[in-house]
Amino acid sequence: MAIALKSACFLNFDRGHRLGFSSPGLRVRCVPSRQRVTAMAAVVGNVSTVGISETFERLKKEGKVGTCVDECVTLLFALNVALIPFITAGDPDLPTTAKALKLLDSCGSDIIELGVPYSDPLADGPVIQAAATRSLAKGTTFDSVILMLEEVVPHLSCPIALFSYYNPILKRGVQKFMSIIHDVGVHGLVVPDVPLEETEILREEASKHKIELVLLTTPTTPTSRMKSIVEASEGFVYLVSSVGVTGARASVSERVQALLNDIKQTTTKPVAVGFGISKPEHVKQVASWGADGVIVGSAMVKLLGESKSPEEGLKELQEFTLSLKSALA
Ligand SMILES: O=P(O)(O)OC[C@@H](O)[C@@H](O)c1c[nH]c2ccccc12
Repeated sequence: MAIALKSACFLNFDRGHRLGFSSPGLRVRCVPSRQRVTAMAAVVGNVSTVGISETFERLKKEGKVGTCVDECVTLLFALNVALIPFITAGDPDLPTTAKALKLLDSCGSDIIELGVPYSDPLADGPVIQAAATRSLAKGTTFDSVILMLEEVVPHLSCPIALFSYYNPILKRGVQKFMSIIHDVGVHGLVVPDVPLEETEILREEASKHKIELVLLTTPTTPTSRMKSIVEASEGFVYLVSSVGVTGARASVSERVQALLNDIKQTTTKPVAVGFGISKPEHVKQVASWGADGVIVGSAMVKLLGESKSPEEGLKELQEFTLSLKSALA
């Protein structure tokens, strides 16, 4: 219990959101994860999600507290590796996305990447491309995603990092875009197709609106450029594990270990690995190489968008998420 109390997430009263699983009407489908089931939450009742960086700091502290406080206590989870699912908003539909966000949160996700569907997702493989196509065909827009988030974010205890290609941001106007996502409670932003040289305006407006702009580095990024990306990245550094587009792989490239070491030589910022991670053994492997977070997208998107029904998809998503969490134990 001592650990549970110490591992309570930061209670941030200035945004006064009710904690998801204590809110009426929200059925917790999974066992709420460790950092959210605390006596403090029951007492306080109001807690808002903390940001991306703070989430990694909390995990790190939990990890330290867990290892030194009481050796005989078996920790349920490896307390310092963030599980970061990605799902496409509006696939199979926005109401199901709302339920999926709550489910992923209560199953112990530490950060959730939410993709805004786009017509030309050049960095995405067939699974996420198909999800974006289905979502757009259902009429999903940036505005309808924001309306959904307005309803859902107050029920979440883990932060949302919105995922958008650059074009929709430019069309809306960078400042307006950042203001809208901040006001709805989004903490992070990932824009995969903006080159470092063009991130100036994005970083400026993100900083003004307290949005953590996550930048990506890849296996083919030259060291000097990687260092600039790492320096500029907020929240965490996104290490793309393999060349090519998103999509589940049979295994995670062994190169990731060396790439992680190279990055960690240059920064103390958390590094999360994505691309191809789709099995519990992948999660375990990447965590053992020293990643601070693992990002799982296509495998989640496939379950949610290609199942027989939304309910079936949510059920499979729950089982899959819990299998990944237990791989971090
Ligand atoms: O789908 P994967 O292989 O699990 O990879 C994560 C990925 O889905 C998510 O982070 C993402 C979705 N679209 C992207 C485009 C570029 C980089 C990353 C992404």
